Amino acid sequence: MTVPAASAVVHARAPGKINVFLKVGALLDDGYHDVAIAYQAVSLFEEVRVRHADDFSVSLTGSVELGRVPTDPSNIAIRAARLLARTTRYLGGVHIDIEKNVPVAGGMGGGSADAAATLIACDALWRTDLPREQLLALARQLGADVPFAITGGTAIGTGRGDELSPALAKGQFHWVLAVADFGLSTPTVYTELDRHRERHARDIYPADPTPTVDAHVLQALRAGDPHMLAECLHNDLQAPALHLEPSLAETLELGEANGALVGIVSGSGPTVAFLAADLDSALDLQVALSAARLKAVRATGPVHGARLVTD
Ligand SMILES: C[C@](O)(CO)[C@H](O)COP(=O)(O)OP(=O)(O)OC[C@H]1O[C@@H](n2ccc(N)nc2=O)[C@H](O)[C@@H]1O
Ligand SMILES: Nc1ncnc2c1ncn2[C@@H]1O[C@H](COP(=O)(O)OP(=O)(O)OP(=O)(O)O)[C@@H](O)[C@H]1O
Repeated sequence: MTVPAASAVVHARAPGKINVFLKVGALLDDGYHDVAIAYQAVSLFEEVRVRHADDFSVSLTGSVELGRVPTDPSNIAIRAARLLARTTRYLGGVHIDIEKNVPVAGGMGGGSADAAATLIACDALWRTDLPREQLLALARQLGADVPFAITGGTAIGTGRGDELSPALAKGQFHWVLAVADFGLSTPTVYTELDRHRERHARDIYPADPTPTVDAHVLQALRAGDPHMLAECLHNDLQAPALHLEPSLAETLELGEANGALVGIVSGSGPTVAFLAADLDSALDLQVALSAARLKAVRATGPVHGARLVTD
């Protein structure tokens, strides 16, 4: 590998994700829930460029609302860079420039993609060359969705969602994303689910003791068949997200009335992901949602995980 010059910029790109299946099991002692997830990486990418600096800093641009993203050391990209520096005993700093295209606090893993791209980019800039397994271990320390942002494609996540195994997928799925102009906090949505379960004596939303991904989902992904997948999309966090933000029900209805095979809240929301039969239906749906003054973005999946880009 060529040695990056002192003035070098290293560019890495990482994708957002949709949870095509998400079952939430028991609340564990560490505050996390046991989950079973089918992840699909989709073609909304975070572009991260890093260059040598004495300290750690971040700057932001992008196509999404940036107001809710911190630029202080709590930014997950800075946390990722610091973690890598600590682990490898690298003594310098880095400036991280992030072009954000994944909705913020939207349930699509935008911050996780920033963390994944930053790990890969700094590892190249600093020539620390960590083995992939070690990068994945650092990713796991940063957040449950971060390892998947590194691997990308289609994968099953268990445990906290960070124990990954690849899943076979054929073809390309077409999605239209209805992006809300507000965010939802992931822990708040999980807590709302716990409250739901307590309130309803666990009979309406019982916590599965050993959550697993439905075999029909794996079959639909393997077949590359959107009609089959539409039958089995599932998200246990959808009900609590709708409870916290009832307006999402109208968004779901609007998409389904305008040709979507089905709509689902992505992860902890509030982005609603509509699965379309093909590109033409996706374009029609995007027009219909835009006419209703919703921000509608098209994406396809699966796509690759975090990787370096040659500019
Ligand atoms: C909703 C999903 O995006 C689906 O992929 C993930 O489960 C959340 O992943 P994430 O945002 O990377 O989550 P983290 O940053 O690790 O955790 C944020 C908080 O979400 C809750 N959390 C997260 C993952 C999990 N399996 N159980 C949880 O209860 C916990 O309260 C945790 O403190
Ligand atoms: N680089 C970052 N990009 C976005 N948010 C960040 C970042 N660093 C820290 N944050 C904080 O994390 C919160 C969640 O951001 P993010 O966009 O990753 O949410 P999300 O997509 O809902 O996450 P997930 O789907 O992984 O649960 C934001 O509200 C913000 O306060």
